[in-house]
Amino acid sequence: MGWVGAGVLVATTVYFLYRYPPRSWNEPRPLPPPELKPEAAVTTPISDESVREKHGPRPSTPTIETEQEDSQSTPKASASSAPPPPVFTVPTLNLDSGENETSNPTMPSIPQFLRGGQSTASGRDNAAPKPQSSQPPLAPPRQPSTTGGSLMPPPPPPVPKPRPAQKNSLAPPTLQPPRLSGSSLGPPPSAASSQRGPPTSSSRLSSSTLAPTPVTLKKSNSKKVILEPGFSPLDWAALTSNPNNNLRGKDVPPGLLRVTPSMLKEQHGRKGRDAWTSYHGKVYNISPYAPYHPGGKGELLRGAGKDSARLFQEIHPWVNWEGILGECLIGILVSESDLHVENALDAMD
Ligand code: HEM
Repeated sequence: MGWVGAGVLVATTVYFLYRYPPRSWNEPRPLPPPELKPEAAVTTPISDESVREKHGPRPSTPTIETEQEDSQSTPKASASSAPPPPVFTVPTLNLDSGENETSNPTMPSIPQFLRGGQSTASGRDNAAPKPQSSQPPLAPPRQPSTTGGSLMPPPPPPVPKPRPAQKNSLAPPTLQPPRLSGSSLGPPPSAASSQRGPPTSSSRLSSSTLAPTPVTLKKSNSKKVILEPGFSPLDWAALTSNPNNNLRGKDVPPGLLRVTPSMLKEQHGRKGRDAWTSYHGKVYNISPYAPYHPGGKGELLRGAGKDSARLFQEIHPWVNWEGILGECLIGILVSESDLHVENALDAMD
C-alpha cells in the first residue's frame, strides 16, 4: 500500500510539473478581476471553525445550505472588483526562491493551480484548500497553505536505491578464474611425506608429484663404497641371525673375555689376526663385518686394536652399533692391573 501511495504521489507530481512547469511559477499571473474577497476568505473559515468548536458537529443540513457555507469559506470569484490584497503576494515570494522550485516543485504549484484555474470554477470547491486560511479544516493534511510558516514538505518521492547486489549486477562482472592450487591437482600426500623434511624451493615449484623434479648434482662428501654382491646390510642381517655362525673368531673361547688394552692392541687385523675394537667398555671382533661396512673396509679398520668410540661418533652417531655387531662381542675391556689381580685370585682358588 505504501508503494501505491508513493506511486500516486509521484504521478500527481509529474502531472503538476507537466501541467505547470516551474518556468511559469515566477511569471506574474494576473489575477482575474472576479477574485475572491479577502475579507470573506480570511474570516469565514475562522468563523466556521469557531462555530463548529462551540456547537459541536454540525447537524445534517440540506445539501444546498452546506454548499452555501462552503462556498463562503472557499476563495471564489466574486463580483467584487476590489484589488487583490497583499496576502496573495506571499505565495509569490515563496515561489521566487530557487530551492523551493527545485526541491519541492509540487508545493507552490498547488496554490497556483487553485488560484488560476479552480478558483474561477464553481461547484467542486468543497475539497479545495483555502489559501488564506491558517487552519484549513477541509483541506488534506498535506495540502500546503499559502502561509510560509505552515508549509509541510511533502515526503520525498521514493527513489529506489540500488542494492549492493544490483550494483554488482550493473557493474561489469569481473570474473576471475578459479584459483588452481598445485596441491589440489596432485594426489593426496602420502604417509611417507610426513617423514620427509620441509619441501625445498625446487619441489614447491612443481604442482604435481608426477612432474619431473630437477635434480641438482652436488659434490657429496660421502665416503660410501660400492659393496660386493652378497655383502649388503640385508646379507649381514641374515648372517647374524644364525647363531651357528661364529662371528667372534675361530680361536676365541666361549664366554665373555676380559680384554686388556695390550690384548686389544695385538688384534690389529693384520698378519692373519682378527681386528678387534672397543666401544663403551666392550670389545668386538669387527673382521667379519669389514666386507659389509658401507664406508669400506679401510675406514672400519681405522679403529682396529683400539677404542673406536670417538671415530664412530664423529662419522655416524645414528648407527646402531650394538644392533649390528651384537654377535661379534668378544668380552669386556679391563685394565692391566685389574687383569693381574683377577689372575692372582684365580690362582689362589
Ligand atoms: C670405527 C671406525 C669406523 C669408521 C672410520 C667408519 C667410517 C665410515 C664412513 C666413512 C662411512 C661412510 C659415511 C658416509 O657415507 O657419509 C661409514 C658408513 C657406515 N658405517 Fe662406519 N665406520 C666405522 C665403524 C663402523 C662400525 C663399527 C659400524 C657398525 C657397527 C659401522 C657402520 C656403518 C654404517 C651402517 C654405515 C652407513 C651409514 C649410512 O649410510 O648412514 N661403521 N662408516
